[in-house]
Amino acid sequence: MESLVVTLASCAGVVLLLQYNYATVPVAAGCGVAFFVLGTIVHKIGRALIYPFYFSKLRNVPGPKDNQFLVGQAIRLLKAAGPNDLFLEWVRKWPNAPFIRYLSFGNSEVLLVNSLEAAREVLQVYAYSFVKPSFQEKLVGEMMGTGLLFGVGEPHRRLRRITAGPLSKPNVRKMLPIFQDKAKELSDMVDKAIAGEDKGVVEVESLFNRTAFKVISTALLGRDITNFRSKSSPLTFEQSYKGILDPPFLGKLIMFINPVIPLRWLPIEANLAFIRANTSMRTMLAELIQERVQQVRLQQSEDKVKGGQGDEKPEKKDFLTNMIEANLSEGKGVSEQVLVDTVIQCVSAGHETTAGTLTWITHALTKYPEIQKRLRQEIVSAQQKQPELSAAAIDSIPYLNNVVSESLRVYAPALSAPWETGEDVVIAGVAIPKGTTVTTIPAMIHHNPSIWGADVEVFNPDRWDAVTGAVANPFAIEAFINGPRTCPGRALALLEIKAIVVELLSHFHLEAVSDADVEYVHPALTLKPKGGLNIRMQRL
Ligand code: HEM
Repeated sequence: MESLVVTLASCAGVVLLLQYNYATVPVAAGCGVAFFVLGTIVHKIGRALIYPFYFSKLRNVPGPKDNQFLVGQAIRLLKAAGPNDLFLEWVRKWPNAPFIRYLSFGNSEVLLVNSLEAAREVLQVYAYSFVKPSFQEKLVGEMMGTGLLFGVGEPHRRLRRITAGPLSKPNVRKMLPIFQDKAKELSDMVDKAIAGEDKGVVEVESLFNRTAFKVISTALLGRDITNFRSKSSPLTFEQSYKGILDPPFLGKLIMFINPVIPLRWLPIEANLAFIRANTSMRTMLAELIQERVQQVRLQQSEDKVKGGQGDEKPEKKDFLTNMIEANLSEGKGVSEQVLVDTVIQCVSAGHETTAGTLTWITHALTKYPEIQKRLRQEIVSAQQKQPELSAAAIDSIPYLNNVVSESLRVYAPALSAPWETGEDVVIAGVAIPKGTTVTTIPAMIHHNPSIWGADVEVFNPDRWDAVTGAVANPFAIEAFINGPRTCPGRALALLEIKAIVVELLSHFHLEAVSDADVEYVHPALTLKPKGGLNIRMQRL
């Protein structure tokens, strides 16, 4: 809007110069360009140095005022010891404000969701008044397309309908054998790691990452395709994935600069490697999808011929097949491209977060050995009743549920969910103009003493036995975010995590290797311990 005003004012200046014969056409055109450049500079300076302090409707929202020149709190946030440190300092200062406002780069305003009412309105009531911030869309969209993460309005609702059934609790429970198989492979990896080390010290974060990657690709695509390579793809699934999302240093640098200054056109190896990996991943998934669509169509026509009296085979379909069936029955379904984006997004969103949760549970179990002992006892007593635990039996171990919930509260793996208002909205009494960044930081809700009480910082799984008052509000826990954009992989992640904890605690004793406080990787997208997590493991 402001750029349009500058452009119109520059054009008006040119017209006036010509109308009153103050300048020839080339001179007037030159003046027009000069007006535009000057106007843009004045506008940018005003926007950064005057607007947030004197005119913004949000200027009275509580928040830190000790801003640094032109960067507000951005550098302080980046330099803090951990990703949540400064946010939690602000929560302790303004525990009851619906929003906390801070200034970021260029003094751009950011509102942080800080109360249950604000969380409900941002994430539920006005969820579709928000869009993803354009920087994030350009950064991540290049790798993962639009799909669920960036879809808005009806296309997003349709894709949620298509993925809801395949990721529902009943379907996820059918995936338990995959989780258990991969958990056993994890135990084998631990055995190898212990054998290689004199003191049995194992770095578990990388093992959890590898396991979670195998679980999610197998659950989504029907087989462990870590080393799969389709007819036309030169790279394996894992190589393609890493080439896109975890490239070497130069690739990462280009990834972050490209949304601001386009660099992908440069014919250098980092870009060529990205393009190779991206093309390979997309071709591979497109081929798998085409193959699967044909199988589904064939199956459906065979069922029709048999008049629905086909063999009652036990259903054990993977996510992709279920998603394709749901898409075909949608009438106006989504394109093959959107299905490819969705699979990539689920692989990406579904393994680091799950591996992170497993890492933090392990950390808590080594920090509090009495919690580990009690959890093992409950698991063993469940196994005495049912040696091969079913999904329902795993879900019914109360202390296991409590430990997982408490870990997600204290160590929420997804650090933030940033959104931008797509229109003017009034939320929790605050008038928020279009284009404002509104971010939910799960840790801010989870560590707010006015919601969780004075012992908010204590890791106490028993608190989940008596969930009353503010804590009973669904918006008191935001590890998966609530509302129409809640994590669709929640049921899958929870059962996978519990199955892996059951396997590990049934076979290993876990012990901390140091009493030192854990340090965090920062900046990062998910909560991770710096240098991974080393623990001592011993076969029981
Ligand atoms: C403990 C594990 C997990 C945690 C903590 C977690 C957390 C989250 C959070 C906080 C969001 C909201 C992000 C935002 O709005 O910016 C989200 C969205 C999403 N998650 Fe998960 N997630 C987990 C596991 C999974 C799994 C296993 C899958 C795949 C099956 C998955 C797929 C997705 C997708 C596709 C979205 C985007 C949904 C949308 O915008 O409609 N996640 N997750």
